[in-house]
Amino acid sequence: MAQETVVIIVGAGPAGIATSACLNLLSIPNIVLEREDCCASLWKKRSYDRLKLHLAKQYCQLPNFPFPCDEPTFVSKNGFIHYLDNYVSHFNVNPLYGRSVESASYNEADRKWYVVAKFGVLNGVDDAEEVYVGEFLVVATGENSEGFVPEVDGLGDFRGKVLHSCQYENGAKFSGKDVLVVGCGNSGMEIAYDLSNWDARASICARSPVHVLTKEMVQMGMYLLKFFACDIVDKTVIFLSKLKYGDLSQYGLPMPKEGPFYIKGTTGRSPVIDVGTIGKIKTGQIQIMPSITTIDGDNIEFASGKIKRFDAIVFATGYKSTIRKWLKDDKGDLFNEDGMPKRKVPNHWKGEKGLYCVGFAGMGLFGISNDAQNIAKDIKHNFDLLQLINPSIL
Ligand SMILES: Cc1cc2nc3c(=O)[nH]c(=O)nc-3n(C[C@H](O)[C@H](O)[C@H](O)COP(=O)(O)OP(=O)(O)OC[C@H]3O[C@@H](n4cnc5c(N)ncnc54)[C@H](O)[C@@H]3O)c2cc1C
Ligand SMILES: NC(=O)C1=CN([C@@H]2O[C@H](COP(=O)(O)OP(=O)(O)OC[C@H]3O[C@@H](n4cnc5c(N)ncnc54)[C@H](OP(=O)(O)O)[C@@H]3O)[C@@H](O)[C@H]2O)C=CC1
Ligand SMILES: O=C(O)C(=O)Cc1c[nH]c2ccccc12
Repeated sequence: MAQETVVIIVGAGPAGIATSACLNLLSIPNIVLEREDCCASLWKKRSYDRLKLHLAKQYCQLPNFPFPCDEPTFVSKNGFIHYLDNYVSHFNVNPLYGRSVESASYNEADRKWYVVAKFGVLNGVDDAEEVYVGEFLVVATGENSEGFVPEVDGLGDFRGKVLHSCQYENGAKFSGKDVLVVGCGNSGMEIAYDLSNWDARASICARSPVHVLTKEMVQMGMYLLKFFACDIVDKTVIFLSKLKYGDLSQYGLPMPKEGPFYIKGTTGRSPVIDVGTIGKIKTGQIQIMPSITTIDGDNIEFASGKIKRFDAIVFATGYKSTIRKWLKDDKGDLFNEDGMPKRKVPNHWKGEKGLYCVGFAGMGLFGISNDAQNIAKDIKHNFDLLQLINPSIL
């Protein structure tokens, strides 16, 4: 038997629960389907212990629910998890857990979305399926749905431990070991710092230029963007970054040509927000390496020709969207082959036939909050029209 509702939301991360909360406030029936046994699984199960929000709390709150005044400006991982748990109770968001969505297709005959979810996963019955039917489908599975590990020659035969950054908790297991962190985004830079604090010898493999800022510079930049053009703000924070860190290209970390806020706005790539890694790079406690060419046993060869032995590799090489695996009828071509929106912000969140996506603007929690409110408003408008045509609709 299929379960009928008006809106089906796939994913109970911040994006899914924010959208459900906004719909609840408008009294629009909705169901949230989540593959894990909890909401915000990225934060509860797939992020390292020392994680803190990089942006000040006013940029990380979900709609209609400010952080308490006594919460510090930069909220800890546990503080954020607590906030999200309060959010779901406050807005009566009740995700259906253990529902891994396998397919979603649009039926032209009744103009509804049919979503199939496996639901026995948590009970060890992995072939049980349920069907959910609704007028609207909101994709909230996130930009970070699955860890991305690149193909590297010889990786399959590497003798040491290999993990993705979403499996890294802390450096306790790596004390006294040589660990290579691949990727110099925010995860890679912070994990290398953490490893070093746990007495591991960490190296970072950096293949592209990066902007390095402090969280205060980013906070100031976010504020200035309200009054000044992006290039002025970029020039200001680059000036401050150079003043604080000097020229990092001598350590293997050159700066990109475009500014940090321009890059964030056009590609979604965040600047690195330094948590102390740069200090350790300057003192030689953390080494920067170029790209890997091959792995042979436990020896890793780099583009510079240098060969070094490692006990473990942490791939902090980012994430990929998994929408393409299950979304069958993207009629208006909302998503590209990588499962990311085709249209540029701010027109990225709405597709055809009642299809929406929340949390794909490359703007973190701030973008999620905007998307969720826009989507709920748009669904309300369309739902009111549907009710005029068919008053017996749910
Ligand atoms: C380590 C890390 C730190 C970050 N820190 C910040 C920060 O400080 N500030 C900021 O603004 N942004 C930050 N971000 C960006 C981050 O993407 C958002 O903060 C946020 O968690 C994204 O929310 P989301 O709901 O879109 O996706 P997610 O949190 O990934 O939630 C998606 C949910 O969908 C579920 N799901 C996926 N596929 C299926 C399926 N087929 N069926 C059912 N359920 C499914 C997943 O289990 C998951 O629970 C960070 C990201 C990472 C990786
Ligand atoms: N406290 C916080 O708020 C934190 C926030 N985050 C956020 O989470 C999101 C994900 O961050 P993160 O996990 O760092 O992922 P990112 O996608 O931001 O970074 C991935 C890194 O891996 C590199 N990379 C990818 N493939 C290869 C390869 N084959 N060889 C070498 N390097 C490679 C990329 O280089 P290239 O640029 O060349 O592709 C890039 O440096 C970001 O938005 C980030 O800001 C993450 C951690 C903490
Ligand atoms: O941490 C992230 O990945 C974010 O997307 C948060 C974010 C939104 N806008 C920004 C501008 C500069 C740095 C981080 C962010």
